[in-house]
Amino acid sequence: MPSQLNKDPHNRYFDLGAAREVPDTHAWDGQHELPVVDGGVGAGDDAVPVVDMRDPRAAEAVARASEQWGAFLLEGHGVPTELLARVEAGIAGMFALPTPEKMRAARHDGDLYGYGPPLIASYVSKNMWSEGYTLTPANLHAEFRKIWPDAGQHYRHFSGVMEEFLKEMRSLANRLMELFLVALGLTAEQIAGVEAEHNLTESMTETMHLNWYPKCPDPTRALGLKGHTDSGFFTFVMQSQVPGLHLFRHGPPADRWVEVPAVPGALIVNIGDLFQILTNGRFRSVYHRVVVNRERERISVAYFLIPPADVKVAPLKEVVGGGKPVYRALTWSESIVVRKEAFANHGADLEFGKGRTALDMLSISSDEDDGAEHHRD
Ligand SMILES: O=C(O)CCC(=O)C(=O)O
Ligand SMILES: [Fe+2]
Repeated sequence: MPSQLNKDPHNRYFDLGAAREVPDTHAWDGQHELPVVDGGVGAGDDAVPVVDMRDPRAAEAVARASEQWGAFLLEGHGVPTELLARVEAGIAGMFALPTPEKMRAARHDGDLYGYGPPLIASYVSKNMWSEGYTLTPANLHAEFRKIWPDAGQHYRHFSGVMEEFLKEMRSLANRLMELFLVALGLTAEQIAGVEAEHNLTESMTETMHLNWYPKCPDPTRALGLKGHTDSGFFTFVMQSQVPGLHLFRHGPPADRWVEVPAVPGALIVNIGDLFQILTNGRFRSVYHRVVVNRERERISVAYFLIPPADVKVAPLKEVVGGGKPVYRALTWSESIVVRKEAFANHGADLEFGKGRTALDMLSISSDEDDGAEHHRD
C-alpha cells in the first residue's frame, strides 16, 4: 500500500466509493440550510440562462447572462456530443480503478497536478465527497503514464480521447473569448486592438479538473465541492446527466442555490474572478458548489482558461471608458494568494455573508473606504 495512505491523519484518501456512512471528517453541518431551486426551463427567473452560439443574437444573451448570473448553459458550441460521451466514459473508467493504481499519480502537498482530493481541500478543514485529477495539455501524457505505466491499450485509448477533447475545447475557448468581447460592446477594431495589446486569446493557458462524485449514503451531511468561485477567466463544465452543480443567487426574495439542469450536449460556462476584473465588474464571477446524491455517481470536467501566471490583469480601458477602474491590476499567481486569504477569513462563505470575498479584497473603492493595507505595486 502506498505510504501516503498510511499517513493520512485527515482521512483525505478515505475510500468514498465503498463508504456506508459519512464520517465526521466528511460532515458539513449547516451547509444545507438554504433553499435549492431547480434551474430548468420552467423555472422563470431562476431558469439558468441558455446561450446558443449559432443564434445571431448570441452576444446579447452572453452579456445578459454574464452580468446577471456569471454563468450560462452553452449550446450550438460545435463540440460533438458523441465525443463528450467518450470523454465521460473514459473518466468513469479511470476513477473506477482500484485506489492503489490511482495513487500512483497522487498529488503531494503543494503540487498543482495529479490525482487526489479537490484542490480547494487545502483551504478547508472538512473533506469533500469527491476525487479529482488535475492536468494540463502539456502534462497529460506524463500523468496518465503514472496510472498506466505499461502504456497499454487503456492508456492509448484514454489519452487519444482526451487529446481530441482538448483540441475541440481550445478552439471553442478561442471562439467564446471573441464572443465575450463582442458582448462587452467592443467593435471589431477595438477587439483587434485589445488582442494586439494583451494577446488575451492566444496566451490563455488551460488546466483541467476531472471530477468524480461517488454515490453518498447521506447526501445531506456531505458536499461534493464546497462553494467557491473559479479564479481564472472562464471555465467550461461538462457534467454527466446527473445534476449536482449549484449556482448561488442572492435574494430577494431569498438567498438560494439554483441547480443547473442536465441538458444533453450542453456545456456550462462559469465566469471566473480574473474575468470580473478584466471586465471591470461588468461580468460577475459565479459562486458555485456541488452536491452529491444517493443513487448515482456523477462525473464532470472543469476546463479552465487562465491568463499566464505572471501577467498582470487589469480592467480593459475599452470597458472602463470614461469611468474608473474598480479593481487593481494583479497576476493570477497573486490572485491565488488573495483567494487563500479569503478562504481563511470565511470570504468564500458567500452564502452566510461572512468575511470578504477575494474580489472584495481587490476592489479599489473598498480599499479606500476601509483604509485596509494591501500590497499595491
Ligand atoms: O463538478 C462540477 O459541476 C463543477 C466543478 C467545479 O466547480 C470545479 O472543478 O471548479
Ligand atoms: Fe468551480
